[in-house]
Amino acid sequence: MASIGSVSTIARSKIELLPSATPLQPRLTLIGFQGRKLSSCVRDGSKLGFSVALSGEPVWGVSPNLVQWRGGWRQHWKSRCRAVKGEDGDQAGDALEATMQKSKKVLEMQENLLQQISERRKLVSSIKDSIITEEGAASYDENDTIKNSIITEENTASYDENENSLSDHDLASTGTSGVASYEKIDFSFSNLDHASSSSDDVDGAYPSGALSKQFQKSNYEEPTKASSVNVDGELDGAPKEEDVKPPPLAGVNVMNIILIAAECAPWCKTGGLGDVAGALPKALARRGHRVMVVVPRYGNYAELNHTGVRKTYMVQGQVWTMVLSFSFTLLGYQLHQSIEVTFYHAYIDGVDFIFIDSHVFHHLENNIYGGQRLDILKRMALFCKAAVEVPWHVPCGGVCYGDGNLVFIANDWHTALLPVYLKAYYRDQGLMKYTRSVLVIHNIAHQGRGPPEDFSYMDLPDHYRDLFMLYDPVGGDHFNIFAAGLKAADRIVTVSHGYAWELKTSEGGWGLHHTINENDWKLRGIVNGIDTKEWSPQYDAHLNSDGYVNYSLETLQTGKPQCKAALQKELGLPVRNDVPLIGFIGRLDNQKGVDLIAEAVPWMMGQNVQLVMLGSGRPDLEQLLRQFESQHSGKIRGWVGFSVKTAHRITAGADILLMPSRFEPCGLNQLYAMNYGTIPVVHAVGGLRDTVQPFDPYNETGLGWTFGRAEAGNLINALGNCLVTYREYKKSWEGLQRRGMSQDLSWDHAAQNYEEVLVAAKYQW
Ligand SMILES: Nc1ncnc2c1ncn2[C@@H]1O[C@H](COP(=O)(O)OP(=O)(O)O[C@H]2O[C@H](CO)[C@@H](O)[C@H](O)[C@H]2O)[C@@H](O)[C@H]1O
Repeated sequence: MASIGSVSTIARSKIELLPSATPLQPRLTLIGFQGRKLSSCVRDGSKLGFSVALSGEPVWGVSPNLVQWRGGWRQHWKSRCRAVKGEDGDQAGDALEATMQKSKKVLEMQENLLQQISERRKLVSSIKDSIITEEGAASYDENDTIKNSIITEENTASYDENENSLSDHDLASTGTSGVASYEKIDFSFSNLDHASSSSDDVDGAYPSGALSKQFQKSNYEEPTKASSVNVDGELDGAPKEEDVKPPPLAGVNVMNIILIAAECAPWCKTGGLGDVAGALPKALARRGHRVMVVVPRYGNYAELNHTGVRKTYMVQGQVWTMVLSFSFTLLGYQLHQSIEVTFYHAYIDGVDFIFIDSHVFHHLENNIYGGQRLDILKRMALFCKAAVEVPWHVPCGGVCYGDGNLVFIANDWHTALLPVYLKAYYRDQGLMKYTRSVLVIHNIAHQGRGPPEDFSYMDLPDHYRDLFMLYDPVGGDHFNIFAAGLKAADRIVTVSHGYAWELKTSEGGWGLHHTINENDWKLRGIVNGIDTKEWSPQYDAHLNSDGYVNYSLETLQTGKPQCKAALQKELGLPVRNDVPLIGFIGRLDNQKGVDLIAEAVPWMMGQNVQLVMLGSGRPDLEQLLRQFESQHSGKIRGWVGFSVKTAHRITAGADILLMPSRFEPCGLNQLYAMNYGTIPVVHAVGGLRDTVQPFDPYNETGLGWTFGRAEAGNLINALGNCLVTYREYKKSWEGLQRRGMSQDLSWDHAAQNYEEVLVAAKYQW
């Protein structure tokens, strides 16, 4: 027998000798140490949990960290037991089985305990609520709290219903939703001008020259570490483990999952895709799956360790054409470039993050989709070729994932080649027989289009050409990577039900609607969740300095106004609690409807409001933001650049978030806003329609305001209703905030839905 500590060290050194591409089961029988058998599940050579068989006697070691892996490892143990049982006799197998049962019981007891603790906490906080109410400290009465929790339950129920009925999503019928429901309230826009002090007051309060000089510090900031003292005097930093109720485990569905994406927060992010790649895998890991994220290494990220694995992949180089003058023959030559990639690893929150390093990804940290079209194409081809082999070559915690019981989740066109390579290079050759792929559509507007000749860069057999070819009424015959990925993937997911419906229409499919319709049988809409650790007003690391504070449902009435004042101060705007502060955050392109805001700005400026816009992208739209600020310096701030910190602070400090997107597959900012008690005003389209139920003043239900057509007049109408409520119906406003904050927007629900899709893919032939 050996002690747990010493064996883990031995295991680490021996594991490196393993043949990396061997599938899981055979590899376990290959491990040996000084003539003894050593079978191990060692993560980073340390403490997770492992079985050791010395002189044929199996011994189990379990460390506290194992709890994080729960179902995943339990499942893995079971199969390990079976393997050991077969080799060492039934007796040893029985002993293992018994030990396994015991640890199972311990885990169950622990889960029960956690459940009880979280219920106690809820009880304590509800008692706290009622004490505050009695004292009159909060203007919100107990009945409202109860009513809200009922409303929240109702919302959840109807939301689930939506999931099952895509046919309900008739976009044509969205025309007046949200606006019509407001008939009862007596108001007129002309009154709004006089609702508070005059706009001149606002302008005059701060010299325009001060503007946002201090605000415009840098255009890219690294996320800071969470640790602060909150208003209750408790140490903040991250949600306490016991506050987080663990989701149900995947049980028999447990599998190996590899998500690949071109960006991943917090390391590299240009938009919502980065957020999803950073958060969904953690939720899947919490269900017990073994989960990996594969992403290019654009910069020197501190957390990473070199795995020592190096591989070389061929990528098609330049096509050289040569005209031979004497025969007029045109010859084409393909240059094959062989590019070396290396692999870096980090293990965070139960997820293996693998970063693929190559010179082609360097110097792109702040411009990850930059460069010539062909350069991007070749970068993504290299990335996908390397990513598909990661489960063979890159050991995580000493053990490769292997290709059995494995599903890849590819995201958007950048990684749509992975399902194609999986099929063409491996499955067609009888390899990776039990590996499947799911392709997620975050935005169909970007497809990896090019002329038909681009196929030559794909390095695929000629009979794959048709998969990429598409006829487009505007561009004619062309090459389309997204189309090929959608056809080759075993399942397709998109990020809301509304968008799943829109994708099938000629307006929403961006030329791929036929492809989507043909593959409708494998398409499913799953609404994104949010990372409740990163985007929670209670734990937000960006709210613990410069006058900002963390706040929760209990401290909303004091915390949020404090954040608003801090934001106004930071932006150089008049610090006025009575003036509604409207926010916009997003990529500046046609999708986000910045032009609609531009049309509405003159009206807004007559409403005694403040407006802050954060974004980067199209130069003309960036210029527009600057112009707004210089024309209305006392009321508008236009931050051009990418600042995660400012995005968090706007979400916390603003009263209202504008999202007039022309199309929006899901949208995350409205979800973040609701979680921070900031009220969304959105165009009822795609995921915005799915997630923002319009406010109904008769029944005091709903979460924000929606408008049915992407037109400035409709935006003005909805925002006008919103402003009236803000100013004149304080209680309704607070109800909206509390309902938004009380929702369960976490990834856990979405992860369960993803799991269903992954299981369906797994059994797909
Ligand atoms: N200038 C800036 N500075 C700092 N942060 C900024 C920023 N501009 C944007 N962001 C951040 O980027 C993210 C944007 O996410 P969205 O989902 O709203 O849009 P995006 O169109 O990028 O994502 C696509 O993918 C996601 C994920 O599936 C879908 O929700 C969405 O509808 C689809 O268009 C948010 O976290 C936001 O705070």
